[in-house]
Amino acid sequence: MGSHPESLPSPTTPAGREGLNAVLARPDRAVIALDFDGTLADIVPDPEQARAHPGAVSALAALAPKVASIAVITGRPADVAVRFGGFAGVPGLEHLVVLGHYGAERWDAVSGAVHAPAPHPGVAAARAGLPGLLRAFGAVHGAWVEDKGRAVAVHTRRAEDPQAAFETLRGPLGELAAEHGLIVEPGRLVLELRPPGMDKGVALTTYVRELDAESVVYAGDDLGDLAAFAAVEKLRDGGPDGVPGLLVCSGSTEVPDLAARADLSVPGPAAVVAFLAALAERL
Ligand SMILES: O=P(O)(O)OC[C@H]1O[C@H](O[C@H]2O[C@H](CO)[C@@H](O)[C@H](O)[C@H]2O)[C@H](O)[C@@H](O)[C@@H]1O
Repeated sequence: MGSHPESLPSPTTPAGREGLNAVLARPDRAVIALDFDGTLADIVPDPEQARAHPGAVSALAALAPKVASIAVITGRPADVAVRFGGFAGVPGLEHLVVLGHYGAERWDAVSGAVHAPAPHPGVAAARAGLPGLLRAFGAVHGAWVEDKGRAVAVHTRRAEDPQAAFETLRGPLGELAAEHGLIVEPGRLVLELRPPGMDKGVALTTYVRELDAESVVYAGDDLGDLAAFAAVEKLRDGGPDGVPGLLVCSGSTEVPDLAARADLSVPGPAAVVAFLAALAERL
């Protein structure tokens, strides 16, 4: 932070205020979990060009030593998020964890290694079927495939009509995914074919329980973050085993639904970074 730190914004809901108060009371027992694209990194037309927002790494590095853990939970492969985030080898982030592929992969800064299950065989079959499917929908100019290894994603942001392309492809991609035992994960102008059985909610709950955390903050911007939002809602409704939590929405016009579920909405990655910096400053 500079010499004029932003003040910590106040959540608009009682549950959110309780969550933030729990973090402030025992930061050493708090898990801070963050999505990557759209939350720590601005949305850009080419996913290869996405990078952590300037200030994100220093805000995380200032916050990390004061809390139990910081985890980035992303649809990206873990190693890609680490690279695009600039998260490796940063003083202060020696214990950072990145849960990639919606939690199927785990990278930790201590080992620098990614742990992951065997690839799902359906991904190779779906990958082989994609060119034919996209040719059949030749009108969807500009849709393209991001090969993520353990998943394949069809992006429509650069199509002539991004939303129309998204809607056109959603059904056929769902059929292709089902044919090969996969699911479709919809996101911001992207439809991803990926293995079932894991989502950001499962990943977050497992991580919070693993650390025996006493509070949790989750910040996200996209449909894939709704599972993590639901997990925090469930954790904080958990009676004696409940965990107070704060839900932060990195707002955009593309996913207005998320703001309605959040305790605190901020306008995009720059404001998320300012929130993290203000939280570090307060602690
Ligand atoms: O879970 P996340 O960290 O939010 O990752 C979700 C997907 O993000 C990426 O796509 C999104 O960001 C791109 C770069 O800004 C943008 O061009 C695209 O339209 C967005 O959907 C990434 O490419 C996907 O693989 C992730 O699953």
